[in-house]
Amino acid sequence: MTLQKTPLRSRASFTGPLSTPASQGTTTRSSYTDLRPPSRTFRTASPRIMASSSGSVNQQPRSRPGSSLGTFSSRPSTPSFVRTQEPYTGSIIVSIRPNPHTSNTSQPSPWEIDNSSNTITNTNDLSSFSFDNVFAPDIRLTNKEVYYKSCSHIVNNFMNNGYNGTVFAYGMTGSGKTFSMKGDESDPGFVELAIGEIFNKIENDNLHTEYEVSMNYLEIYNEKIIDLLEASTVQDLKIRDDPVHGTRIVGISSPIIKSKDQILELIRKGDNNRKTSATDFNARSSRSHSILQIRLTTIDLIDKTEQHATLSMCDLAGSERATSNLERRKEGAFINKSLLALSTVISKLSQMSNGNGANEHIPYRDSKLTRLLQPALSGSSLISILCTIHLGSVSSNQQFTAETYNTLRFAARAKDILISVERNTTSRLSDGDSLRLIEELKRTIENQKNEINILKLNANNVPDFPMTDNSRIAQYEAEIGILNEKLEHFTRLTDLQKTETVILKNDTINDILGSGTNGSSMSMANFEEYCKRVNYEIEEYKGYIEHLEMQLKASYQVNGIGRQERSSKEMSEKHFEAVLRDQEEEILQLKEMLKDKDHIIKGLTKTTKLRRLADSNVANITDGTSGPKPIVRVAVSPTRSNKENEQYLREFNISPKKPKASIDIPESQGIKFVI
Ligand SMILES: Nc1ncnc2c1ncn2[C@@H]1O[C@H](COP(=O)(O)OP(=O)(O)OP(=O)(O)O)[C@@H](O)[C@H]1O
Repeated sequence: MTLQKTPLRSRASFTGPLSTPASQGTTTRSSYTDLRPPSRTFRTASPRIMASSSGSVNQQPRSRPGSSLGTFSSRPSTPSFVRTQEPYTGSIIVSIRPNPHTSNTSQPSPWEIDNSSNTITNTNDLSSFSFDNVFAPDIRLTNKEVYYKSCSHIVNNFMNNGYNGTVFAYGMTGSGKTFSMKGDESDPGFVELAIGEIFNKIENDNLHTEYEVSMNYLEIYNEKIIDLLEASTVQDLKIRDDPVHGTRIVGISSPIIKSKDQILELIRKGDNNRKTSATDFNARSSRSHSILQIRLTTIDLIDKTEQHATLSMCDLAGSERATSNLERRKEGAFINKSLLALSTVISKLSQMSNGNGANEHIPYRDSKLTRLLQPALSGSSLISILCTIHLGSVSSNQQFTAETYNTLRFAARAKDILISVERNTTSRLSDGDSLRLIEELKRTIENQKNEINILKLNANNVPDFPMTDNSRIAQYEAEIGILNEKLEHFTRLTDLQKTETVILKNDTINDILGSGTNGSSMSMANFEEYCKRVNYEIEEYKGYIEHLEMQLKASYQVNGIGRQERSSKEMSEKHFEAVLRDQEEEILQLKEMLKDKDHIIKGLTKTTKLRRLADSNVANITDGTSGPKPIVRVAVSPTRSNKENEQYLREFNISPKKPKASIDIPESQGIKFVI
């Protein structure tokens, strides 16, 4: 299956009428162009509504000083996704959430929030920003409320319609990114809320749909990719292009998830491995970007189709100015560099969406973060960005104001990006897949039956201590062994008795019966009774053995023993394919390098020839005895296709320093020759 990637479209390309707006309670628009802000202008001076940290509002008349900063007025709150049919077209959902702890109620803040119009305005220069959501700095505002307004829509489309979704939290250190993404026990964050929705859907869906969930959890720390589920070893995993998911991390663990509890447990484990330290603004600051990816395969058993979708949830590290601690400074440099790369990518995408720089290079490869987010940012995913800010007070740390400005500018640019996202295609299951699926379903049914049996058995016979799977298997095997022996013994016994009966019947019994003695009929009756009992016992043992065998099978299946051979073959095939793909990619890269080197060698050969030519010319020009020798300066310019060639730039200087004439070689030869 291939992921449909749609390039970002410029604003100008959306002129047709659209049908219905996104299901977010937004107003209907007649054309896409209506979604754009009227213009990037100052707001006129008007009575402001100022949000206090408690969420209450004050009316404050203000006059508008002239300020160049006012040009950062962003797109007004608009429906972020306008659904035609397909693809989803619109903008990124951008929401602003202030940390209620850093807005001082007793002192006025340099920022005013107008909840009704989702606008935040700087009271000094009146520059104003509008977004999909601007939340009040209210301590009572729960993550759930923020989640439902800003990202539940994306999770729904991921689950129900096969769209990829990306949610990330961006903002200064200590502004509330981790709080929003992870939350706490009393107020679960976006990650837990999204997982809750996903498993709720899976558990309550119809019988005709099968789901397979897997996940991976990584952090980018000092530009190294680390698997948070396998953090015992220091790693720097590699990113590769992937035809299905856009990018993939080579060697990252991707466990199959069976329940909500399992995934939450794994995330907790990953969180414990994440790098955190105290900074000037946060006692437990995340020093890395964390990315959780949940992959969902939805199998329609009736249509025999499957569809893949990925939900990525990123808690970015916070930007921070220089600190005195050397280690924090180093981390901070990496964090700021990658955030700058993200900001540059967002800015270029925003320019493109505004019709500028249509073919401009987007530097996704400037950081691991942008490289990983590349598929999402280049149009394969619905996106929601939560920007967290510190409102501060007029007299508080000036850094708050500067950083809040930076975050709002970033948010405004992100809001300007137009995206057109196709849902992932559904692919037909092959006959082999269907058979595999049927087998899996049969196994699931059998497992469930066995589980029921075990539960029934355990209800009557509760063990004193919990048994491990292995000890249970060993016990069942031993019991089966004993019972088989008993069964054999009884079978032999019955056979013997049957033979005796036949003999008796044939020779003596008739005589005995015929003689009519009481003793004979008594012994016959006893004998028959005995046979019946033995047969009954044999049936009982057979039943019990069957039951134990089923339990054994179930244990094998739970432990994957029965499937080991097949799955290890599949795994080795998959592994082999992945290694092959990696090697092919490396071969391609090496070929590219070889090509570049070929260019350079060609260029240098030509240069040498020209230099010889120049030398002989110079010899003719000068009197050949005492005059100054000319400079021969040759530069091999980088080929346009690959900037990495810059390292091969060469200059040859032959004294004296001053150039006298120049010969230009066509650029295609990659050489400029100056004499
Ligand atoms: N909306 C909020 N409501 C209540 N408490 C909050 C809120 N936002 C942040 N906090 C509190 O502020 C502190 C810092 O928040 P958090 O750790 O989430 O910041 P951060 O942006 O992730 O910082 P860093 O980038 O340094 O990791 C925490 O103690 C958190 O509980």
